[in-house]
Amino acid sequence: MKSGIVAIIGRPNVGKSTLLNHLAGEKVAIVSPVPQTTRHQIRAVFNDVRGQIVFCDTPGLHTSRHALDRAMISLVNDTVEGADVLLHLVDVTRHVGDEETKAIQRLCAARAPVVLGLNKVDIPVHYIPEYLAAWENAIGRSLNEATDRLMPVPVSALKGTNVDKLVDEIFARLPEGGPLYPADVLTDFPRQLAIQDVIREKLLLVLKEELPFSLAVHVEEIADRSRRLTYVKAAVLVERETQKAIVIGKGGAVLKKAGESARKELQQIYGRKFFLDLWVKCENKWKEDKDLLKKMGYLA
Ligand SMILES: Nc1nc2c(ncn2[C@@H]2O[C@H](COP(=O)(O)OP(=O)(O)OP(=O)(O)O)[C@@H](O)[C@H]2O)c(=O)[nH]1
Repeated sequence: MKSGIVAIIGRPNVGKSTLLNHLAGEKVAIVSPVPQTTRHQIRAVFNDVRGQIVFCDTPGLHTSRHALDRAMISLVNDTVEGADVLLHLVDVTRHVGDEETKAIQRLCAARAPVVLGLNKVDIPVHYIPEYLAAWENAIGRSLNEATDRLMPVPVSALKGTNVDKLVDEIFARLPEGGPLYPADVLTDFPRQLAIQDVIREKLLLVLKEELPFSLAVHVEEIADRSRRLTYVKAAVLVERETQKAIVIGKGGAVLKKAGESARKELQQIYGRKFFLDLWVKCENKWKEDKDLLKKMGYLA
């Protein structure tokens, strides 16, 4: 089995979402844009008999004039350095440009091998030779001799052409190893974590930061009941019986308010309706329960 982190690097509009959506289905969980607490911004987890690919996002590679840009660059650097394979996705219907040249230089300096996804080849006018030349120039040797560093794959994420080849080339470059995310909760694990984060955040907002360290949310069940409705059962864990009353609120007011605003946000993120079944549970040792911590994504 193989497994690893694949950092996707690409300008806006190159087709990242289209590519990941094409991989979607039973094998992959597409992740919401909710800010994640983990080091990597996981976008999708792909599984098949060969192993597991964890696709991570990188924010755009901007110029470093502003502090925010610098912070973004450092995030990109972290993701790039932590990745096993770099997926440089480009839109071949656009010329290479300054931003892309910078990205190539940055990626060239990284240690991980690069798979170059030359996307949108279904459009007849394209600049594939420009991209190959830019990479060849950066590497300083011919691409035929540099397949250990760079593997170009022409694809159409929209039509699905050659996407399987892209995945093959990624697997070929991943290290041996078991899945990074547990097999039983695999496909829905990232979505579970995202939903947990939203519910927890809304509860803390209503509670005005009361109990932040005693409270956790464990999503126990997610079921897509129809094309439009997702059912979520989640336990709100507290450490003491007395805290239960605080979280529930007078006549259930706190839970209701937090649940409503979580429902609205989830609806916005996923574009579907949510039914949240929230209940409060006293688990006085939840912080020491390794199985539970794993299930909630706090422990690997
Ligand atoms: N013709 C063609 N169009 C594509 C292809 N891949 C993506 N597109 C189109 O390009 C546009 C941008 O695609 P997205 O998948 O949203 O791009 P993205 O990289 O996720 O964009 P950001 O979310 O802004 O980073 C959409 O209109 C897609 O339909 C492709 O292979 N061929």
